[in-house]
Amino acid sequence: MSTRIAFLKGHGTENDFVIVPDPDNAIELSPAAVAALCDRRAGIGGDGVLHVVRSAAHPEARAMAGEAEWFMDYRNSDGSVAEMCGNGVRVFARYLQRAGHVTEGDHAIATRGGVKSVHIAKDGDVTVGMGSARLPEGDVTVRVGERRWPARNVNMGNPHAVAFVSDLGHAGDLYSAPPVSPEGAYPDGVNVEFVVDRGPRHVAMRVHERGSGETRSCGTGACAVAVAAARRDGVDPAVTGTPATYTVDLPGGRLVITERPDGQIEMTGPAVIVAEGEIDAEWLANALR
Ligand SMILES: N[C@@H](CCC[C@H](N)C(=O)O)C(=O)O
Repeated sequence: MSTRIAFLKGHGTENDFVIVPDPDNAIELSPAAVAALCDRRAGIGGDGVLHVVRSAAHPEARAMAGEAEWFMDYRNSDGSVAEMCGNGVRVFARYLQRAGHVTEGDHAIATRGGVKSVHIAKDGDVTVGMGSARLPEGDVTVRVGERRWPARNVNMGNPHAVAFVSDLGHAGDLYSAPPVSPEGAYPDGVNVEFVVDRGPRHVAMRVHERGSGETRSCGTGACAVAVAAARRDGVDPAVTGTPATYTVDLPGGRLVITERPDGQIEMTGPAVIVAEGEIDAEWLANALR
């Protein structure tokens, strides 16, 4: 690892990230290094790391290099790898803009969940083409203490279990992952969303993220929630031929989700860079001992 490692800190609706620009994929970001960077007391602090690499320089993204110059190598704060991060893609786009790699307008970003389109608007918000949701068959149940709820299994590239509850407080402290049954329904783990209604096509949610714990926001989670809420409400754009827009409030802010008749989902929200600096390589080396 080189002795000087640049980083930035950013967030999207308070889902916060350590951004590590590394165009040539020269930095070996082990799971332990990611966990050390994301540590909120001993490190920089974040829900995850956005490792910014040219697609051509990363073995997992090389095949997408013709479509998208940059690859979002996303990691959860425990060091695990995830397919997609919706808030992360917006913040990633904001970083590319700030670094002068892109300007306002339309761009493509490679992720483990495929190439995502982003639109950086003049007003500052970023819209992401999140692809379509898969709704695997089969009932799942989410449990917190003595309470249990049936949940909708929604896959946004990454797995989600969406439970409609009467009170977000019923989710408890979310210090640990709420058990989801049947056991084995999510062999790679799951993000769990708790949802209440706020009004017509308007919901609020909390989330426990796989690999990061409770976060202030989850973009893929908000999309999963919007689709689950729409189906619960009997709304399916593929049937009506009309786009459906849901407003999703999270502890860290608001995301607006639109599902189109062709199944494509768009998510719009803010993306903010808050700081820029240099990681002390000696500290990182010690943290890994
Ligand atoms: N916060 C993200 C989702 C990050 C990945 C997730 N924890 C997983 O492991 O699937 C978002 O904004 O989508």
